[in-house]
Amino acid sequence: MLSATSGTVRVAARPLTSPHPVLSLLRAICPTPSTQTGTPPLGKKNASNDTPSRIGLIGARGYTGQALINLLNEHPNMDIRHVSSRELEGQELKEYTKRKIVYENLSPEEVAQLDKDGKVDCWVMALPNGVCGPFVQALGQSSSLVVDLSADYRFDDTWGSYGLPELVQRSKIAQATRISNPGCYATGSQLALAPIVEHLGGMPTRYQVFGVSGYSGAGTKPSPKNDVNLLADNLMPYSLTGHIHEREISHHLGVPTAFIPHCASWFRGIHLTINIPLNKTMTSRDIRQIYQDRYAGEKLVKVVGEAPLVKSIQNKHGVEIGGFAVDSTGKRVVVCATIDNLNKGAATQCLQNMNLALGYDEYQGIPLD
Ligand SMILES: NC(=O)C1=CN([C@@H]2O[C@H](COP(=O)(O)OP(=O)(O)OC[C@H]3O[C@@H](n4cnc5c(N)ncnc54)[C@H](OP(=O)(O)O)[C@@H]3O)[C@@H](O)[C@H]2O)C=CC1
Ligand SMILES: CC(=O)N[C@@H](CCC(=O)OP(=O)(O)O)C(=O)O
Repeated sequence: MLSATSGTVRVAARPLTSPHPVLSLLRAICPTPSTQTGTPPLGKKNASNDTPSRIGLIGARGYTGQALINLLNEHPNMDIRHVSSRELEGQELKEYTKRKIVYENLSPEEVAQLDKDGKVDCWVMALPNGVCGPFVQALGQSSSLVVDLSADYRFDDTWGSYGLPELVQRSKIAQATRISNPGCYATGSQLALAPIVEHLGGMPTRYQVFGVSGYSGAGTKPSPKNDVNLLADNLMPYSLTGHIHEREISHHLGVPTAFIPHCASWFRGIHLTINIPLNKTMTSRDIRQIYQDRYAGEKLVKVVGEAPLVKSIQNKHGVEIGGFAVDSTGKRVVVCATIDNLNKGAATQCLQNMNLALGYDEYQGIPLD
């Protein structure tokens, strides 16, 4: 456990071997997962690790890295040991108050060495797409947990699990040592569509997701999508066909998707409006009930009557789904969803996955409001 001594924080020694003993036990007793279905949370009896885990974060300067640091700072069992940034090398990580941490510029080889020396239990990669391959390769078959926030392994069946806890079997995530964290639009879209998939009509593309993201979704590297002058009083359509999240949603839901993204002038938060043809006549009440049943007990998914507003989801940790407007034929529904792209769209979901795979309660350290 973490304990404060004279203004510094000491962490109880733990064996330099990983994974945790609790984890090994967890992995041994969890059944082999199958396909995406809603599964109940593992619950405390399977999430009983109370030994802190040592975390290394690569890509710590970025928006998602910083959002994760803020969460880990409040987490009783997550102990950041290394943060890497080329730009901030040598500077202190002031946002972290549990111990003094200085940014390093870690190469893949240095990451592998720290890992071999048993200094880290979990590596989080918060790097742009296409950059983390050398780090993952350098870690090789290490039994440390690796969570990747980029799109690089979301279609890779050799990776332990795609980490969307509300839709993938939680036991699969808990057993994995390699977890691919879903994209932000893709998280909101899949949660907004999964309950209605069996009732989809229309061919060949069954539904259309119109998405609008705040500009933090485009990361810190300057681009037209995070140019605040260009975005002022403006809405910027981009990647109108073939966006990677179109592929990600289609792949993981198993249904062809049309995804139409836009970028807006606010900083964080995504709004999704989804047009869904139905294969039978349904009422708004029927559909809302299906969603309520599907997400009953889910702490991070809220089903509401009205269409949710992006302003209300900013800095929050869950997804809101509502609207459920059915047209006069009864065979078309419009569902809306909101998600904070940096939280449930990235860092919060990453922490759910870390908690599951490191043996803590899934929601530990996540503000539930
Ligand atoms: N922003 C969002 O809403 C979401 C983002 N994601 C994904 O998460 C990942 C991180 O996104 P985000 O935080 O927005 O990105 P940022 O652009 O804000 O940050 C990228 C980070 O990676 C580092 N970096 C950039 N290029 C390299 C490189 N070639 N080698 C090593 N380090 C590098 C940067 O630090 P430095 O340059 O100092 O080394 C920085 O810390 C991306 O894959 C993104 O697609 C997923 C869901 C939502
Ligand atoms: C506004 C904006 O640019 N958003 C990003 C999505 C962020 C995200 O989830 O990206 P990854 O799938 O790459 O992890 C985009 O459309 O590429």
